[in-house]
Amino acid sequence: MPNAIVDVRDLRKVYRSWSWGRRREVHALRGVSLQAHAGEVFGLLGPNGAGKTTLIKTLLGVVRPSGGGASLFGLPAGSTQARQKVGYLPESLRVDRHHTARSALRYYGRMSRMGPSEINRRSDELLELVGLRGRDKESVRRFSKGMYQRLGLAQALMHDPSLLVLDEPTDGLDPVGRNEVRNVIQRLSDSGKTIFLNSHILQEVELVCTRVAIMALGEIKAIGPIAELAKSGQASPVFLRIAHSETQSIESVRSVVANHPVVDPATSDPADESVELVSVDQRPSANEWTMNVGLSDQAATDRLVDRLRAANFSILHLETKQASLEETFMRLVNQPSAVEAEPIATSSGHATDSQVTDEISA
Ligand SMILES: Nc1ncnc2c1ncn2[C@@H]1O[C@H](COP(=O)(O)OP(=O)(O)OP(=O)(O)O)[C@@H](O)[C@H]1O
Repeated sequence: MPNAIVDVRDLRKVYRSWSWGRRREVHALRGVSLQAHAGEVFGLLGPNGAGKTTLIKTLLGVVRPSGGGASLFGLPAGSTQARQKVGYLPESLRVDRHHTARSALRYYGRMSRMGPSEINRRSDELLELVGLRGRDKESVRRFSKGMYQRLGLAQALMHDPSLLVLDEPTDGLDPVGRNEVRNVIQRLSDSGKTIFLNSHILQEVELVCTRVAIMALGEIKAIGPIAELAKSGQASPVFLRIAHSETQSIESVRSVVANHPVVDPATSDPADESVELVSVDQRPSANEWTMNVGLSDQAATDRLVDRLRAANFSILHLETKQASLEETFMRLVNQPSAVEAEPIATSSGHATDSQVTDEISA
């Protein structure tokens, strides 16, 4: 895709370590492919150990892949040119406690080889953007976690990168802090930055991301806009309230649902849809029933309505609900898979501390 800012293809990472004389292999990334496009807020969502940080470190060139590859702006991930276009907020940024917000930004600006006037101009802009304008001369010791994290966003933006990579940007923040950070992310997105963020907090991702990849055990389980992910691979819940005559039994409505066509009446091809009667309730009133049905798509919903009407039921109310991201997430991350290869015993039998050999120092 021409405007893929982040392009990851079949990325693999095996961490090899030695522990008590045994070689261990952890398959942290098992053939990950994804693309994030210009202007997107792309979320990488997964439980602990899913491989999110490893993927981010590979994008930044801190971890060397074992297979496959990644590029940023069409440049090899980790190359100097690619890194110049990326701003990074690590999971736990440490700013020396003697700094004020302004002196910290001056320090990061110098590290990016910016001149004094550019540093001043950029600091003013960023302090305004992250809401620290009036607090720039205070020691960071007095900062709340939310302020600290907003300063972290400002440091990541000093050299005006087009892509911002954020590792768990709201982890450990209270609701006010989260909201402040979210607002900054939204402002950055509105200004055209591409944002790639990693989180295990569903609500965060749901609130800020345009597209999401759900990751578990080193694999991408699903990828797409949140609304589409929630639909993927499962029937949407549909609630119906229907009116019936005195002669109609509850069995007749069950059979309407059970006889839902497996053949598309228009084309005579097998219908690519599913329907599941979750529950039917006779209680609401003497001549009404309520039903919860799982329907695969709009065509399945339309056909069920047609059949109910043909069987002389009146549709009083129909409501399609969307599975929440949480339901989708739980379904996808609970799929079984093996992540850790069997430890391989060594012939030498040396007992050494666990030692990782293939992580490049930053
Ligand atoms: N340097 C390392 N050496 C050996 N194994 C590692 C190393 N870094 C990560 N792992 C393992 O790789 C797997 C993926 O870890 P990673 O930190 O990428 O996951 P994550 O999704 O970011 O998890 P978390 O949300 O807990 O940070 C885990 O099983 C982890 O223990």
